[in-house]
Amino acid sequence: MALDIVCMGEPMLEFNQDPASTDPVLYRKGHGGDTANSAVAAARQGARVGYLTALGTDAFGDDFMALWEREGIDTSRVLRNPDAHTGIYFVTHGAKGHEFSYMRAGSAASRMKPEQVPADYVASAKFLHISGISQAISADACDSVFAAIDAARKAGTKVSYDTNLRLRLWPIERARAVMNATAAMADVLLPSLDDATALTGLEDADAIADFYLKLGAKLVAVKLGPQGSLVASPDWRERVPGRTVKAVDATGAGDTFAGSFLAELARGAEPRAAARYANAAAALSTQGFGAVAPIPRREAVEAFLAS
Ligand SMILES: O=C(O)C(=O)C[C@H](O)[C@H](O)CO
Repeated sequence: MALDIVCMGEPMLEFNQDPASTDPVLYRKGHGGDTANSAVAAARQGARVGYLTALGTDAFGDDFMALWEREGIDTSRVLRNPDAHTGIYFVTHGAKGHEFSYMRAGSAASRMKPEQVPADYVASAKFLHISGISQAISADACDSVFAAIDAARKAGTKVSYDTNLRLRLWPIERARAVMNATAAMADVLLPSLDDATALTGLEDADAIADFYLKLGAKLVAVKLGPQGSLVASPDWRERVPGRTVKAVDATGAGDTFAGSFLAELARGAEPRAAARYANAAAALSTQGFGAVAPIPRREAVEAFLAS
């Protein structure tokens, strides 16, 4: 099957604190993992999506396979490793927003090796979508991402890269070196303002776009949270305002932006129109708890845009 987007990285079962619960504190089971969230977001906008990863042969891995089947995401190249577990994380909500606690070291995804990356599968898609988290979880995972990028570039598959900097996974110096090398090869670069500031030392979205365009990225969409996004190419740029909603949980909003933006580009949308659409999808995704459950479908995004 010809795919629009192949996403690659680590899916993680999510346990998201219900802020209304006190004694006992309750956690809702959901699904997370940045590129896995983007895969669902793209599929819910109608894109043909495949996912590349390794899962454990545990119940959490089965849970992801069932989710992807429900979402129409191709799993034909997902590996199952009987000697490793599927990652999980907890989200707690406090005064400073949400916080992640990971249980992922040694996970099946982190043990994926570059020789296990199916170049033909990557070549069959319009876009390969990877992230800083896909690279940060282990040296093998990082090498696997570079193998996938290599396969994409050889085949003319466009490389989409979300920085998703997680400083608990790697030190800033290593993150900066790997991410800048990757950003230079990106056809579509999707940093959040906070990530880009940590990675470049720059605070201004225009200066950040200039930095990455100079590095070699072809199209940069700086994610500005509720303020929307700045989309820039070497020839033009535009600040695309966000839509205001009553947000309860921003987990996965940036991933929803990424998946929706790519789904729109894959349909042939012009990047500024794609950003307008993706801003709306990301805003809607903050109205519910968890990364995947509140990701809207195309009908809801279009109705919101028309409202
Ligand atoms: O933080 C991570 O590694 C995750 O992938 C968990 C979340 O789903 C993700 O951060 C949301 O963007």
